[in-house]
Amino acid sequence: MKTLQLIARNRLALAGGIILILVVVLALITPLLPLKAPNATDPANKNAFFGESGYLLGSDHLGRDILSRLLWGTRVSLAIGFISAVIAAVVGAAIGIIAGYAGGRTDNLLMRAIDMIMGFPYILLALAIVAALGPGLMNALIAVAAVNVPFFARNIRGVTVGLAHKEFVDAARLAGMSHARIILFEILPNVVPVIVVAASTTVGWMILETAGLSFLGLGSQPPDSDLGSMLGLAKDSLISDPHVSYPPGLMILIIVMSINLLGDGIRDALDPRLRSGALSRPMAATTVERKAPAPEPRESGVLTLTDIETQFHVGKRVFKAVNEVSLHVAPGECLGLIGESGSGKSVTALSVMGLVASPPGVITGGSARYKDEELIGADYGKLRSLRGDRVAYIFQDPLATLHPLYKVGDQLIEAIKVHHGIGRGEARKRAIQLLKDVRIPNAESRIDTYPHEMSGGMRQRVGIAMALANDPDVIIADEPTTALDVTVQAQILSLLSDLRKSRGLAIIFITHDFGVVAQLCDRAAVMYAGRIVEEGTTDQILNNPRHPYTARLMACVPELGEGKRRLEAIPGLPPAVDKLPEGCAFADRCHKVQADCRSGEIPLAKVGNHRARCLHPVERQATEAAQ
Ligand SMILES: Nc1ncnc2c1ncn2[C@@H]1O[C@H](COP(=O)(O)OP(=O)(O)OP(=O)(O)O)[C@@H](O)[C@H]1O
Repeated sequence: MKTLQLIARNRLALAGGIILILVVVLALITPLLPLKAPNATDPANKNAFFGESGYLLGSDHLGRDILSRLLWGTRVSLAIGFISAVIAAVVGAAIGIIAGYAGGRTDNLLMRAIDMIMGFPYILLALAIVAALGPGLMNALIAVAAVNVPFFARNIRGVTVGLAHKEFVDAARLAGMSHARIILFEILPNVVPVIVVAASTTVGWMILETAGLSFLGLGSQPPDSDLGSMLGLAKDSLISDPHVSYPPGLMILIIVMSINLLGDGIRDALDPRLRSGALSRPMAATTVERKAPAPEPRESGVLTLTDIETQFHVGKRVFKAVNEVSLHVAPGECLGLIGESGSGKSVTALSVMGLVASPPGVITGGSARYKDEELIGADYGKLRSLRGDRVAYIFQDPLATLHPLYKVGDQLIEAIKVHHGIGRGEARKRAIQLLKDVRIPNAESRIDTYPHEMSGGMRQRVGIAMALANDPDVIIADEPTTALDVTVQAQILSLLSDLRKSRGLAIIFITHDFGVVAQLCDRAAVMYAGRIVEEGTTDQILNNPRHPYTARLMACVPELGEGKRRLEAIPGLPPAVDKLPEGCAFADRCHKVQADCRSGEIPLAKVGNHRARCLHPVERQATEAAQ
């Protein structure tokens, strides 16, 4: 249903779909229409023009009614096109799945056979098949299906190879499922969308190929005809009576165009990445559509965010991922940004340098200043000169951010050379020093290794070295230690802490781990459903949380030596950011909720010694009262 809605939203696909339905309905009801017999000749009225002698679309060189032949011919062309597409899809997909799943010799054998078929130009191959089998519609169908099998086989094999070693397939093998069951129930459902997409975009092509064979006299045989053979006959009188070729030519154009438009729509609707805009060409910097002028910063720091608002516009839905977020960091300071998954931490961080993919991302308000320079809406040249140079990022998974085919040293050298016009030799020396700074042993030899040759911890150190390459003023670290084990995590944290002190780096550290915040951060901000709900010094947040969300989030964390404490999970889930409720977004999960929590804007206001977005904060504890 959702897929149909998505197709209908695409105007071109909708138009294609409607036209195709009309043509198919017309073809289906052709026997019921009061038409002349398609093969009845009328020698007295040969090549009649449109409307002449009672022939709406004229007559051909034997005086046969073109309208009647057109509709009967359309039936044949559509049927042959669809049937050959189904045969090619089924046979090709079966070969592809078996080759991709079995691998090894079977794969090699099947794919080399497919390669051999692909080695011939397809029309030559189709001609050869028809020549061997003899002319006729059935044989044309077999030929068209056969030449299209390789296209499906190769596509589906590629997808199956990717799936065959996925964890869920391994799990099915471990559960003792037979190969046939794994193929039918684990692999097939995952490749069906690819088969449908491939078929929908090639059906039009197959109709054209069948028409091509008939045009050459190898498909439908007289007196029957399809659109191709109608065109073939019309070509003989192309100079004297060109109008005879218009109806079949136009019908082929209409059918193929409508199928292709619909096919593109089906492909877009079935691919979830296309649906969310992830595969559309992202812009070099996030689109900025401010509703009001950039606000003046209320705090000062080397990086100051004021009322940042970032949304994702997907179709008619608006996902308010980040709302009125204000943050600042001073040189040498570390700010922790904490929150559950999906609370908007990464989108906030990426908004700073215009790195949120557009479409679908749009920054709809706010300001981000690096020193005195406004970054939101800055031209691309300026953003590029600052990205990685003055403001650098460290991401969670270095394997995803390091290029797998280049040595880590080359990637570091490139990062340095992008911003500094120094020679390769000097850049290499600097890269080795950077690797030493991040405590990689044997930096001189490690510089020539590939990312996959390093352990997770080492790779993350390279990620940090990349971020440090140009001696930035600010580092935004997005969960850089989440994928690492605790020992390596501790080493990376102490490394960042040392670098902060020795280089005066300002760090925004995104995490959902309070332990990390305690160890590294001076101040902390807690995010929930795209907003900052509490901010203060690390001590204030950790020892005296005032927002019920922060307090409950901390109650979920086990503490060493506190074995008897009950771990309280927070009931419910955060609200979807495209359907944020009025008032406090945490109200539905909050144990202190009251009627006034559910209406109006709740400001981030001073509560005790720090700030929280709450009308009924948690009681302050003795330590804060004493301060
Ligand atoms: N392309 C997109 N289309 C629609 N919504 C999106 C898109 N990308 C992110 N979002 C939404 O934006 C919100 C914020 O996501 P974000 O990645 O910033 O969360 P996070 O707090 O960093 O989570 P995590 O800890 O899992 O990285 C989420 O609700 C997410 O669903």
